Parts: sequence; structure tokens; C-alpha cells
Amino acid sequence: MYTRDELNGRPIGLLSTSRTGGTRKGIIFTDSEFFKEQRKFVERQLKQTGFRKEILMENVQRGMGAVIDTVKRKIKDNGAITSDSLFGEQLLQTAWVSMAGNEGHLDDLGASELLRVMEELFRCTSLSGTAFSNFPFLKYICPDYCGYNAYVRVNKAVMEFSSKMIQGLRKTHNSNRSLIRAYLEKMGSMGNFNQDQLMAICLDLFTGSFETNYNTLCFAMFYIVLHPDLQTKAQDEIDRVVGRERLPTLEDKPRLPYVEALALESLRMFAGRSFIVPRRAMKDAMFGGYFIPKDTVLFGNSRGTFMDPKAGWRNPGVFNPERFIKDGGLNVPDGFIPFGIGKRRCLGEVLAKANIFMIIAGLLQTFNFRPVPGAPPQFEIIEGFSAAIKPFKMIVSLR
Ligand code: HEM
Repeated sequence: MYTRDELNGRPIGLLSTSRTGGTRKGIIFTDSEFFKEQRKFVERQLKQTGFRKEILMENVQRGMGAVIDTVKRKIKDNGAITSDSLFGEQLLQTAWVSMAGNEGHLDDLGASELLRVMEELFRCTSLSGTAFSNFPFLKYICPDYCGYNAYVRVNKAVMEFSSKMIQGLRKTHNSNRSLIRAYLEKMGSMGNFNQDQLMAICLDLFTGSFETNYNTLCFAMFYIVLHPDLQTKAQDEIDRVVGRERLPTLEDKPRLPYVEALALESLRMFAGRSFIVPRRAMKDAMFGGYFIPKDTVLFGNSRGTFMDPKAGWRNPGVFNPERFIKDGGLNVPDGFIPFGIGKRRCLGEVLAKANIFMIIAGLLQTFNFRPVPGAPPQFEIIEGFSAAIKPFKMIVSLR
């Protein structure tokens, strides 16, 4: 399904239109020629600027350092911290630097304002549809109760925030290249490149990057807390390869296969419980022997892809990084596609993988994590934009 051009569309409906002023804008929820043009531009610019190796490395390295500092600050009282307050601002910060370059740091106030809005956005969204998108008449009868008003308001708030930040960039001269600067230059020369579309792209990149990364990291912490043996194994690898005198870097990644396997297994656990962004048939098509009429909405079966023994996952409910290890090295099965495949593959895969690996490696190098005695974390999923683990408490100490 993922590689078929005729199944490459995105659903048209309130979920995709009401977030951006009544028409579909941005990348995640658009399709056809408009989508192709915008995605191509954004992808190329990110590759040349925010996702360029040295910029990406510095960006995620700084993010990892800030997460470590946050944890150090929080454990000062009695070492018990909750899982839901550790990564948010840093993930937004790294997303923004990817878009705006090194000139684009959010100040503390800006980051916490954006975090509050993003958390609200994800509470009122679901990729499988919301009450108001599945039953659009509800927006007229009970716009508050069905979540419509909140959805419109928070998406607007993220775009207004982006607009404010971009106004700030426009006032200063900077010769550094970035996606935002390249887009501003392009605006005016071509019809589809305009201010509203730029805001929608920022919304998409914040949306695409925040909750997915956040939830994957919370899945990782959950299993790290519950499995001291896996934690020690990853820490031993970090001590052997990196030592304790300096923080890990992205360049260490090839020599830390177990830490990476632990990150991938966390991604599998997260992806297996989440919805993949829905698709729309762009024309009548046959798929798996079924006739799919034009405009049918299609959902990828993520549970089947990541959690089913028939897809090659033995004991899929068990957290086991070893499934990604073969002969001491990393071994990623072809069917492991948490970022999708094909032309709609995740636009932020490079950043996501770097963030997740670096934060896990930095935290394991610096701290020990264990359950609160008598109150281990309970596995409970909260549905939102993607699947989240219910926040839990853990005891954290410096190594
Ligand atoms: C753990 C982290 C992440 C996961 C698991 C993830 C997963 C995905 C998946 C499965 C898709 C849909 C692919 C499809 O329809 O076939 C997607 C799309 C997308 N992602 Fe991510 N993503 C992550 C992080 C990010 C980050 C960091 C960014 C941005 C910096 C991002 C931006 C996007 C965008 C813009 C799309 C839409 C692409 C399109 O429609 O063509 N994602 N992501």
C-alpha cells in the first residue's frame, strides 16, 4: 500500500481542513501536485541545512545535554521523577533549530508556551479520527463538546507562534541558510509558496516531530526502568566505547549497536500501538484482491506490521533489543518500517533517529533508573495523536 502512487493521497475532511483555516495546507494532509512540489522543496532544504550532518549533530547533542540537565535538576529533591516532564521543550527546540538554523533558538518562555499548546493539541487529536471529523455535523451542534473548537484553536495557536518567530527572523539579517530563510526567499516568486503555507509547514514539522519522538522516548524509559539487566548491558557498552569522561556523540552510534537496538525496540513498541498517518485512494484501484473505490480512506495495520508473529516478530509483546542484534552487530529486518516507506515516508526520520538514540545514550551514561519500590510502572496506553504510555514515576540517581 505504501509504495502505490494511486494510494498516496491523504483523506479530505474536517481533520485536514479545519486545522489550516478551511483548506488543506502544509505537507502531512495534502496530496497531488501541490504536495509533490512542497514536499520536494522542504525535503531538499532540510537535507542541505537543518539535517546536514554537522548541524544535526550539534543540534541533537545540545538537546541531549539539556535533557540531562533537566533530569539532574529534577532529581535534586528525592530522586523520584515522573516520565512526562523530561523531553518536551528540548524536542520542540531541536525541531525549530532544524527549520530555522542556529539563529532559531526558542527562549525559555517561548519553549514552554509552545509546549503547553502542543500538549493540548495532542490531547484533542487522533489519527484514527475524532468525534467531529467522523461525524462532521457535531461541529454545528456541540463544537466545544466534540472537540472541534479546541482543535481549531490550538492549531491556530501553533501557527501564530511560528508566525511570531518568523517575524523575528525577518527583522534580523543572517547569512546562514535554513529552510525558513529559503522558503521566505521563494515566496512571491511562485503562487503556492506563501505565508499561510509556510505556517502550515511549520505546524506539520512541529506536529510530526513532537509527540512521536516524545512517546517513543517514554516507551524506552518505561522498559529501561523495568529491566535493570538491559540497562546494565547498554551502560556497559557505553562505558566501553565512550567512557565517562565525555558525552556520547552521533559518531559513536556505529559502535553502540546494543544502545541502538534498545532505541529501535522502543520504536517498535511505540509504532505497534499507534496509527500510521491515513491514506486516500486517488483513483479506483485493486489492492490485495479487493476493489478500492476512489476516495476510500485506508489505514496501515501498524499492529500487524510491528507486533505480529506472522510478520516475523517472535514474542512480540516482550521488550527484547536482541531481536535487532546478529553476530554482535546491528541487524534491522526489512519489514521494520516505523517511518513508513515510499514517497510519503516520514520527512523527519533523520532527526527522529538521532534524537532518540542520543537522548537514550546520554541518559544511560549519566543515570541509573529503577522503579519506585512497591509501585513499578504499569503498562497503560493513552490514545492521542499517537499512543502514549501513562506517565509513571521512577527513581533516578547519578551513576
Ligand atoms: C519517533 C519519531 C517519528 C516517527 C515514528 C514518525 C513516523 C512517521 C510515519 C509513519 C509517517 C507517515 C508515513 C506514510 O504516510 O507512509 C510520518 C510522516 C511524517 N513525518 Fe514523521 N515520524 C517521526 C518523527 C518525525 C519528525 C522528527 C518530523 C519532523 C522534523 C516528522 C515529520 C513528518 C512529516 C512532515 C510527515 C508527513 C510526510 C508526508 O505526508 O509526505 N516526523 N512520520
